[in-house]
Amino acid sequence: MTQYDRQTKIVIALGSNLGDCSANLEQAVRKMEAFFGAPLVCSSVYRSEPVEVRDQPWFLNQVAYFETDAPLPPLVILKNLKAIEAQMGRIPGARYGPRLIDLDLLFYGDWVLETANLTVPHPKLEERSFVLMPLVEILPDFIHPRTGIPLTEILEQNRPRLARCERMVQ
Ligand SMILES: Nc1ncnc2c1ncn2[C@@H]1O[C@H](COP(=O)(O)OP(=O)(O)OP(=O)(O)O)[C@@H](O)[C@H]1O
Ligand SMILES: Nc1nc2c(c(=O)[nH]1)N=C(CO)CN2
Repeated sequence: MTQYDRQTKIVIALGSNLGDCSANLEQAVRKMEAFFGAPLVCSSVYRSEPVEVRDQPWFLNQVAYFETDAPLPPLVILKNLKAIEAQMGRIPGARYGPRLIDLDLLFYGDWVLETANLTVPHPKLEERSFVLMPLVEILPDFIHPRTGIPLTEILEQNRPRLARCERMVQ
């Protein structure tokens, strides 16, 4: 399947730097599978240096996606990602600060949209090694719908400026 088939790829970024981060990622994947009613294709887990707010624990990050020919509207998906974060016990805290679980919508097929509560593709993905590296692992041929640049090329272009991020051996 390519991104231009009738199937829509819904791509989500996961992050955690509080509590048992590995278990938090696993639990979030299970909850999303139950909610979306579809198995997720998951990247490896990556250990990454904190960005934006640098004085906080390192993160575990991962990317996951599923394909559907009947996608829920993007704002419904966002609402449910936020509901899963809350169910798992995420307490609202500082922007970019430590969190039990963070679920961001990276891509909604080839849609480009900007509303008050949702920007897709995620506006920061090009500058985040902890998103680009797992993305390239599982979707190397995906083309960024706003810029038309393949993810592999975005990673290579930005690599010199990216924070440290390493794939964990599983
Ligand atoms: N693509 C997106 N995915 C998730 N949230 C988004 C997206 N675009 C806009 N938002 C908005 O961002 C708000 C803040 O989300 P969140 O608390 O996860 O921010 P953050 O993790 O601190 O920062 P960032 O989203 O840059 O990683 C959400 O409530 C949501 O309305
Ligand atoms: N390495 C890393 N740094 C971050 C992350 C994250 O998931 N990984 N999330 C943030 C809040 O959006 C801020 N900084």
